[in-house]
Amino acid sequence: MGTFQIEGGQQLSGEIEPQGAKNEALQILCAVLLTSEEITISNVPDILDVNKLIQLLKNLGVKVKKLKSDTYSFKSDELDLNYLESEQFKIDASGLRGSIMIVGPLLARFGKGYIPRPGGDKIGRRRLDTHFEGFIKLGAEFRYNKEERFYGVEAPNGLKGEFMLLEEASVTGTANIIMAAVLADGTTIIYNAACEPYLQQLCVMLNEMGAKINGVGSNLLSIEGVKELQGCKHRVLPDMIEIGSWIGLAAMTRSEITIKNVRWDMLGIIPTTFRKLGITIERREDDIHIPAHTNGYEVQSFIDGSIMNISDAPWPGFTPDLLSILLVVATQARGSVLIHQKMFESRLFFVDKLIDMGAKIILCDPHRATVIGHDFKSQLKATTMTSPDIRAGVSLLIAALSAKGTSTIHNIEQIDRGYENIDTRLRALGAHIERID
Ligand SMILES: CC(=O)N[C@H]1[C@@H](OP(=O)(O)OP(=O)(O)OC[C@H]2O[C@@H](n3ccc(=O)[nH]c3=O)[C@H](O)[C@@H]2O)O[C@H](CO)[C@@H](O)[C@@H]1O
Ligand SMILES: C=C(OP(=O)(O)O)C(=O)O
Repeated sequence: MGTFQIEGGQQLSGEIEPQGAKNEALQILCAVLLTSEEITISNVPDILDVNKLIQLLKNLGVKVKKLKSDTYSFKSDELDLNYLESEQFKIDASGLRGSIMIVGPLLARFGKGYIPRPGGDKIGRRRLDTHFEGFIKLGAEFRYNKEERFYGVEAPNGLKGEFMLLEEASVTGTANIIMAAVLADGTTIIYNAACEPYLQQLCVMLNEMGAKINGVGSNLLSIEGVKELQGCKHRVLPDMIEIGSWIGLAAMTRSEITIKNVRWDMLGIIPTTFRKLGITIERREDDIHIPAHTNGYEVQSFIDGSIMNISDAPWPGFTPDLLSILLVVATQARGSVLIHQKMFESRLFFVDKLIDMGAKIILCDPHRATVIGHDFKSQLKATTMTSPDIRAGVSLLIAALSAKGTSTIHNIEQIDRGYENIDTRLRALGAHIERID
């Protein structure tokens, strides 16, 4: 179990370049299974989850070449499908959430797809019904081994396009169904599709490969199946969750930081939501500039004067992955805010650690926390903590960087799942952080 030691209270400054997006890369990497031709992907982040998925693809027989530090080519022309029935596959696939998205492409191209219960953050129930209900609609047969928690879908006679109204706008579920439908016979209509930028990117890439997807960016997709797909080149977007994390870091440590090349057009409601906490976010061409918040930041209220409430929702709503960051930043705001995590059941429990550090938070129930900001009149105190999940981990890291004294964070593998060389990059901004084992 790795550990960070952080001496808090330093003001940071400088520029930071966001990494490629974890959650887009996981979708795009699975899509390489849809063709026997070569696919080149750039801006691939060097993070644990992505590296695990690349290893899984290699074990499945995909020919992977590293062309540059962030660029790979993939060729899925000679796959070993027996691997899907091996013990090694169960270990590999259960190590991350993104592995679930190999099922759609394998089912579409080879008529079968298997997966153990995928890993990822333990942040409440994470059911897979949307994925499998979609495959069943396309004509697949589904089975589930409860003992081994192993899922399987088969369609020896191929898939057939259908209309489907998803029960939930599931992100990975939508990606999986799209990747199954692109090679189905006939037209698939997906209503209540998730439509976040990473899914838009997946559709753009698939269309580049010869797929016929209409409605990209909306929640109504029409996919006319094609017989086969070709190779292509694709570049992954900057990671909007990382960008939001740096905004939070800058505000909470009262640092002047410029986040470079953020793709403003793809950030949706994220900047506006941080502004609701009173954080100044300046647009400088395609960069975000955060000035040092020497006088703090003040939570806005609604038009009728009622208390600010920030909650998550499927895109274009506010992403649940940034609520933990927003919550930690609110602990030093002027004013109070209710954070309502609607989508996940167990993502707010990390507030106990912030309370230990001196933050004023009332955990109302598993989904809601009221934060009463200190307005920097009282600094958080350093402590020892364990990172429970990727975003809570980064939130605790931000808290530690702003706190008085030296904090220790264990289980930093959770952070390494999604943040590339975070300690090195933070040190470049002036942070005092060491990886101690
Ligand atoms: C690898 C990957 O890409 N992971 C992301 C993906 O996970 P993932 O695709 O697993 O998440 P889903 O979109 O399926 O669901 C997320 C949660 O929201 C609930 N839900 C979802 C849709 C809906 O309309 N109503 C609703 O309540 C689900 O029950 C679940 O509890 O999307 C999540 C939601 O943005 C992000 O937190 C994860 O980082
Ligand atoms: C919840 C997340 O990841 P995963 O779905 O991979 O667990 C996340 O990226 O915040």
